[in-house]
Amino acid sequence: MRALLWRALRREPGQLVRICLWSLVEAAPAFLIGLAVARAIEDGFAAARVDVGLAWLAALGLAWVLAAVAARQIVLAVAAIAEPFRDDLLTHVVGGAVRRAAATPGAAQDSAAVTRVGLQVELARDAFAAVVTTVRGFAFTVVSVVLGLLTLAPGAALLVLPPFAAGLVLFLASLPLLTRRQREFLLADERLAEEMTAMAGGLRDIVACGAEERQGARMATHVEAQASAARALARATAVRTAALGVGGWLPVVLVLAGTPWLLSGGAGAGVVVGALAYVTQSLAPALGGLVQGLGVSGIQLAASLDRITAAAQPPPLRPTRLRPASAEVRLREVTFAYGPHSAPVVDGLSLHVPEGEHLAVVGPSGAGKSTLASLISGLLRPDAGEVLVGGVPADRAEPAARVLIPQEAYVFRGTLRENLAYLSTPPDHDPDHDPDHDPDHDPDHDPDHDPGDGDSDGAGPGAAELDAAVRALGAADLVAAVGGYDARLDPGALSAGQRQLVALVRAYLSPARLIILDEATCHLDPAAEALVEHAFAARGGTLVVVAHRITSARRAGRVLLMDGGRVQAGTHDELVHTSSLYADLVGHWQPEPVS
Ligand SMILES: Nc1ncnc2c1ncn2[C@@H]1O[C@H](COP(=O)(O)OP(=O)(O)OP(=O)(O)O)[C@@H](O)[C@H]1O
Repeated sequence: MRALLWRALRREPGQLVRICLWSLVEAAPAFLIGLAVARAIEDGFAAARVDVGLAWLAALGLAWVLAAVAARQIVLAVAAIAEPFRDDLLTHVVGGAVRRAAATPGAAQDSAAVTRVGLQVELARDAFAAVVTTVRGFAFTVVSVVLGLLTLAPGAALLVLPPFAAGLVLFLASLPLLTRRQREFLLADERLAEEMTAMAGGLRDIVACGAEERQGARMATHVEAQASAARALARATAVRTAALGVGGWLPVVLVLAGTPWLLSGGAGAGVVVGALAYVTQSLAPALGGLVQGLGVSGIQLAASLDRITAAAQPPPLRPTRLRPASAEVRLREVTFAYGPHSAPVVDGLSLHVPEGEHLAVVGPSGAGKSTLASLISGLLRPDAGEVLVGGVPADRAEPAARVLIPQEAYVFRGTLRENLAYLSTPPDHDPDHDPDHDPDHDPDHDPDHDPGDGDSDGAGPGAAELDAAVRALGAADLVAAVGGYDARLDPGALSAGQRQLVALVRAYLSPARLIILDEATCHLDPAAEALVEHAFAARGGTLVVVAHRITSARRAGRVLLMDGGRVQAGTHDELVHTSSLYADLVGHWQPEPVS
């Protein structure tokens, strides 16, 4: 991208020369202003020679007129450089889109993305032109003022130039921080907008899953991140204001304070006024222009070029999915934290769940049970250690190998049959398209999801299989209540327990050999929960249940007790005797008959 910038600047040497020559004309007032004002006062008005005073001012006025003509020529010459730069960028973007299309044959191409990047190209072109114009203007103005001041009175230059240089250095030193903060702000802003858009599109489903609170908390995190990025940017911008104060206004104070010294050196009052004119009319506006040009347009240019570079990259390769050899789960020294500075939720956990085992996970709220469920299902990746399902990393295991049912079960608008058959319809469903893996996902809006590809095309479970699953999980009343398999479901009209039953039958019918129920039966009554857990245990494969009731733990072959970093495993009877925490939990849970 830098190469494109340099190429744009070097490609038109004729235009560069034209810009330099016209810049000399444009900078003439910056050179003349102090001299003309000083001479007009001292040789003209103070010496009672009004004509001389007016002549100096007229010369200055003429210089302004010529500067205006020059400014127009400069805009044209800068445009002659910026337009080919825009063309280069567009070629880059379109080339990237073509490479992307070639790398993902058959995939739907996001033409809106190309349009968005096209907009970035226009922004980059405008920002490029603004940066060239301001940096050039600043350089010519400063050189002119330095020459003018030295001609007028070297003493005045001593008072003006050091603080001006200090302000300039302060601003340039703050630029990297400003750029970083601006970029972070833009990114936080974009992330918030993306989340908002996604949430608005999925509102119906969020309500249907009863996930309002969770989604609200998630949005609050993004809003806070954006607000904190805005605060950080505001703090960095304060340095910019300080730089303007030091470079643009401190010289005025020094000239005024140094007036006696200037006068004692032989300078007249006109020299003092001239020096002030240099500062207030040329230097301060030039510094302000540079701060604006680099601090806003420069950062905009950097941000747009970043986007364009990212858009022109070929898409990352999708990791290949691996087929687990079995439904055994193995965790080796697994550590996971939700943020780089957060305490680990899972800390050095090793665990082996052989194929066919029924494991219950218990522990106080916040102990990390759901986190463990997400690690085993591959939704989360460990920070250290490994989670293997049938010998392959859980996050790379093919989607059909396991099903995680969270507490908020997902039901989409479609027939009951389509809902039940969703995970058992070949070909392999993608985990990104798995409603039980992602409660926010809406298959209704999924281009790959065809609600008609259920049992009706013969690819899903047969009628007998469907009936058997419904009977095994005690969902016959639900089927009757909604009006049969071909009744269309309104997720909002189902109770939380009914939605859980739909998701459970769906998981039961899936080919997955590893089933993870994360409080997936919490809205069922104890008897219904017992029936479901017995059915899954009898189904074969591995069953991991994040327990909601003590009865769930009693039914399991083994219990994993989580308590922050500490973890203990054993049968229910063993843990009651060896763990006071487990005994406490058992005491807190409502005593219920063992089924
Ligand atoms: N997405 C997240 N971002 C940050 N922290 C999280 C996230 N999800 C969970 N946590 C935190 O991680 C810790 C463990 O949470 P987790 O949900 O795994 O516990 P849990 O044992 O399942 O709790 P509960 O029984 O209440 O569902 C908690 O302190 C929780 O606040």
